[in-house]
Amino acid sequence: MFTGHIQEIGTVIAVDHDRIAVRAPKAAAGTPGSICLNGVGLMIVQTGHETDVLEARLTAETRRRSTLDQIRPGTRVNVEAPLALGDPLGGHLVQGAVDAVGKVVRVDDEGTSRRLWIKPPDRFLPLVVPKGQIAVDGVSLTVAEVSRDRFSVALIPATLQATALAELSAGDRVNLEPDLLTRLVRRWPSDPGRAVGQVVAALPWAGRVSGGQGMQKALAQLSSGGAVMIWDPDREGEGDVIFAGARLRPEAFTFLLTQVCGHPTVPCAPEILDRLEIGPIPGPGDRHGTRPHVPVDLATGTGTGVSAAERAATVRRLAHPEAGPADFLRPGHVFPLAARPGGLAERAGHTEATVAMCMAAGLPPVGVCCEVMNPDGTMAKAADLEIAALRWGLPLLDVDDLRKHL
Ligand SMILES: O=C(CO)[C@H](O)[C@H](O)COP(=O)(O)O
Repeated sequence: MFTGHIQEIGTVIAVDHDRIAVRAPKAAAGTPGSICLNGVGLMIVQTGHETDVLEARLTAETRRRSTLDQIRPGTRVNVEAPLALGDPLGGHLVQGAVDAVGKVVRVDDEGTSRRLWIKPPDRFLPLVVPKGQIAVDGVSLTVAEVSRDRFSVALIPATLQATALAELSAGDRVNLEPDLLTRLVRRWPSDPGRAVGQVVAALPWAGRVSGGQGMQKALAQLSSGGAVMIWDPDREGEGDVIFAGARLRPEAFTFLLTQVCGHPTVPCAPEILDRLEIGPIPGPGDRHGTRPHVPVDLATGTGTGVSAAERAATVRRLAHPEAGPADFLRPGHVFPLAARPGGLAERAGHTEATVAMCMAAGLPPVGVCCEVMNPDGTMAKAADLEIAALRWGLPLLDVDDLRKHL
């Protein structure tokens, strides 16, 4: 048994079909027995007190199930000697039994830390639990986020310094071993996965949600002034962050402008725009049938109308049941869109989705929607949206979910 707490980084000296030799002074000076190399538990066949090199036995099974199938002399590997009774558990219980080989799909530098995104085989995903433990190349790590087909782990400076994980880049393969408890629970015969799912659903959450329960959470989020992300896979192929207009705070508008980075617009039920005498912008409109109306500012404002506080105040006034035409200057800096009278049944756009969500949350039919743009200027797609939703703590729903449950 190991603990995923790496004692040294060794260097592969030689490897053939049934042996691997690694320069690892600490481990080579230890007692013969087993050793964990990049998360693979192996039997030591020879230690070299004089050469700093240990040799361990490889089998065809081990090579087939791990990255040791392609290991080469010169590769640096994480080395851990087995636990003795009474040793501190520096990480978590690691068996050295690799369950799957995953692929590093993305590496994000985050100040002095680094985030690895790893795509495991589909069969392994149920064993990856947010905030649970996982051994990656033998290193005990906490799962930061789980997205549809991948998960992330955050590497703090101490881990980057003490392990060979610092050398990983996109495309590299890694050995994965799930947390022992998760592995055991998943094998329990009476479907504990469902029970765990129910517990998780009752917790504060973010990321992909669906079904009636997901919808309830999303509506609760909106009515408390929070945001929800809506993915439209088929029509525009874009995802929007939406807020309820009546609850819009200045910091929410700042978030849209500085992090979400798309074009914030204000979907309204058509009767609201009629009442406020805010007319459509003439022209054939965009290629998806969105209905932009004349942009407005609050007539009582004293600035340019551009600040987050002023734009949020303009949106809140648009949502106010007692607002009238004279409350707004035309043109301004807040861009209303008219939803179709038949709502989502007539058109499955973000405009209609925003209005429908506000109404279902018991709020006036005015909201804000803003497309999620990646930091490189491209529009966020499904995987980017799932990552963003987890980062920002937002529930992510499909337009189709809304059509089914609103
Ligand atoms: O602001 C927009 C277009 O100008 C956005 O695309 C927004 O998502 C609303 O449009 P739609 O209802 O077509 O999804």
